[in-house]
Amino acid sequence: MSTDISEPAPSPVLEPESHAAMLRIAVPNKGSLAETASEMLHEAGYTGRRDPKDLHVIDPQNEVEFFYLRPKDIATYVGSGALDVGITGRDLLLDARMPGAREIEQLGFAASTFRFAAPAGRFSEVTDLEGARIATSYPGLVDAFLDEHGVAADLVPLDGAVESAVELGVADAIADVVETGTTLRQAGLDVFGPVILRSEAVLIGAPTDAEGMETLLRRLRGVMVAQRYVMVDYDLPAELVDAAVKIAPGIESPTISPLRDAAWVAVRVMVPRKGVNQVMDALYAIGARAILVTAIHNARL
Ligand SMILES: Nc1ncnc2c1ncn2[C@@H]1O[C@H](COP(=O)(O)OP(=O)(O)OP(=O)(O)O)[C@@H](O)[C@H]1O
Ligand SMILES: O=P(O)(O)OC[C@H]1O[C@H](OP(=O)(O)OP(=O)(O)O)[C@H](O)[C@@H]1O
Ligand SMILES: [Mg+2]
Repeated sequence: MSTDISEPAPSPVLEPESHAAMLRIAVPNKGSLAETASEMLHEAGYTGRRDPKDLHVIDPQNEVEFFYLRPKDIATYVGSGALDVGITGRDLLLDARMPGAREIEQLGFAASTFRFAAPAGRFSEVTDLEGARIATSYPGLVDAFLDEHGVAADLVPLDGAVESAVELGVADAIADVVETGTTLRQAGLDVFGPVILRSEAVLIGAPTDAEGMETLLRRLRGVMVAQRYVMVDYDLPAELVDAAVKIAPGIESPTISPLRDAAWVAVRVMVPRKGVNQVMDALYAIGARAILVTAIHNARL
């Protein structure tokens, strides 16, 4: 057998001829969104990066390419058409003011509100901010909101830790992400005025869907269904089916199967994970027995 090292053997990996048709997906590389976004893509069957330093990963089996980018930059890449879709925060999408990028789907994690805050008693309405200095790392978002309310204020753009800006004297108020409110409390600030925005992680894309987008969307929806719902099985006297279906109607319609005892049926239904114990109690109370709850690992509805 020849051992000619100048002619490498052809690669056994069958890669598609061109990467041009692959869906190009922007994924947060750091920060609050990164871990859950990558977990969700993994649950959806995609092969992401193994090394946290990787910037670009190709998943030929699923015909997608991942680009790991700063969450703040993702709307710019997608809105300019450089990438097809991305995962980012709604607040970051709106802050980027890119008409070429739109929200496609809510992804159900990283929920927060975007609020004004200041030392107690200094401001109470958005109109009180006329002429004030407002520190924020979301100047596009805040500017649009103030414009909408006819308020002219001076924005002080900062990269992060904006809660310190008032104490340090560079601003009179701040506008920032609030999740638990702990950071504001520790900085001695109170929220005031209207909720500027309710945000969460979202899938964003161009105004018209790229090829392959539908598959990604269906897979991500499947992951969300698996997270939000459980499967409930129970046995029930047949005449009680209508009452039971009122308690747990399922997404489309429960599956009813006959049992050997013709007076009883077996019912299988998807129930929101949150509140499943109340549903079980209510089913038991009307006469359901052998009520079993199992996890759903994945779904296509
Ligand atoms: N404490 C939080 N809870 C929930 N979501 C958050 C929180 N902080 C930021 N987010 C969301 O995460 C996104 C911002 O992520 P990004 O990675 O840019 O900032 P970060 O998590 O503050 O990281 P960094 O350390 O780079 O500032 C926004 O959509 C924001 O709403
Ligand atoms: O309401 P809370 O639960 O306290 O969360 C909100 C805080 O979390 C984020 O800050 P992060 O820790 O990312 O630091 P940063 O401000 O430097 O981005 C955000 O900017 C707020 O400061
Ligand atoms: Mg931050």
